[in-house]
Amino acid sequence: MSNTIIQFKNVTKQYDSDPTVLNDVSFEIEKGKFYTLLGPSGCGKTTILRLIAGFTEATTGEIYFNDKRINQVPANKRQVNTVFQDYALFPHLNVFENVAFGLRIKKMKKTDIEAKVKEALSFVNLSGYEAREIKEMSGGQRQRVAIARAIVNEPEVILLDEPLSALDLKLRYQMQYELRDLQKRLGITFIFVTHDQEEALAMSDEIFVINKGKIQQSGTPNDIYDEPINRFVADFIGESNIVKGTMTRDYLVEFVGKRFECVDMGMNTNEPVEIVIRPEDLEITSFDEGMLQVNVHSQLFRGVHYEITGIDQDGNEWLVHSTKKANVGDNIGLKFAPEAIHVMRFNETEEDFDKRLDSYTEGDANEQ
Ligand SMILES: Nc1ncnc2c1ncn2[C@@H]1O[C@H](COP(=O)(O)OP(=O)(O)OP(=O)(O)O)[C@@H](O)[C@H]1O
Repeated sequence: MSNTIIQFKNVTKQYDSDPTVLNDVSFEIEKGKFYTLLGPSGCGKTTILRLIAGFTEATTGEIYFNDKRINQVPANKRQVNTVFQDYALFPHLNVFENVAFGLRIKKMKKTDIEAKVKEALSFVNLSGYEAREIKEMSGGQRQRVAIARAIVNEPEVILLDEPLSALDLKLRYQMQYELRDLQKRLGITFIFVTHDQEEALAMSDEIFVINKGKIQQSGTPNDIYDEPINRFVADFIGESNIVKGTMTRDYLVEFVGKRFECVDMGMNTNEPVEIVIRPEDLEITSFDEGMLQVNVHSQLFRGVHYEITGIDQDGNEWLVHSTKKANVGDNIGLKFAPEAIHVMRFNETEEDFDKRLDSYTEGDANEQ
């Protein structure tokens, strides 16, 4: 049996006010994993959730749930529950009744409702809070009530639309752990929306990075961090140094007037490229030993490391995370390993990136 639970095939969504909210989006969601839709405000994340939940219809394209086309299936007939940003709890009902609400609508037997609500509240560590009013609950507790209300219906998929954004930072971290742990214990699919890249990296099995109504890249947090396919992804995920360069020949790339060994993934000779080097991959050394030379522009102490910026001879700014100190105004050298240089094509799409890698690895196999 297929492990795919949700599939989007060439889905487009248009509004009169916004003609390309989603532009030909295709993806597959597998059962039992934690997915994150990550992207800046207005990129179309919530629209994808609303299409899955059945709160809005696709303009074109197909949406499948367990291999059945569900474009016209109403929201209440879908095996999906949503946890909203503001939790959408009923303020006049207590915790028990908030969680029981959906089951009462389904006209479930009273004893079954009691058992299920108890179980759901225990899952989110709220046993004993049944009689509390919503206004007597803290932000984190309200969040857990909202989750209990979603899981009590035993949906196959839970959609979470920026559910942690109302919480302060400490509670937010705690809830990240709790949500991740809950998803593992329940074993059901979570689709989580955020614009916070750290949150996405910490929580997800798979991330879809979205911009301007298109999925820019999908993959595990490691894949996306280590192999961003274009400038948008490299910039949006983590901190990056991005400069322009040219592939001079296989495994050699030129930038800031010098040639460096790099890991080549099927680029053409003389092809203009963009280079990404993460700040933690740059090491401070003496001016003469440096592979690049920069003049130190600023330095901030960040507890675990110093955050240093330096300007090279071409005027590019380099961000360095280093346990070593530098002094503003000093000329210093920077060192890095060939594997730290990540070479990207200009504006490459995920489809073209995959094709390039396929033909490159096939080429490798033919040479052996
Ligand atoms: N009902 C609607 N009518 C018209 N335009 C809409 C409607 N809903 C969303 N849009 C537009 O669609 C675009 C994408 O919205 P969406 O809510 O999916 O973005 P988002 O990535 O979730 O953003 P945010 O992080 O700010 O919630 C926006 O430009 C928005 O103005």
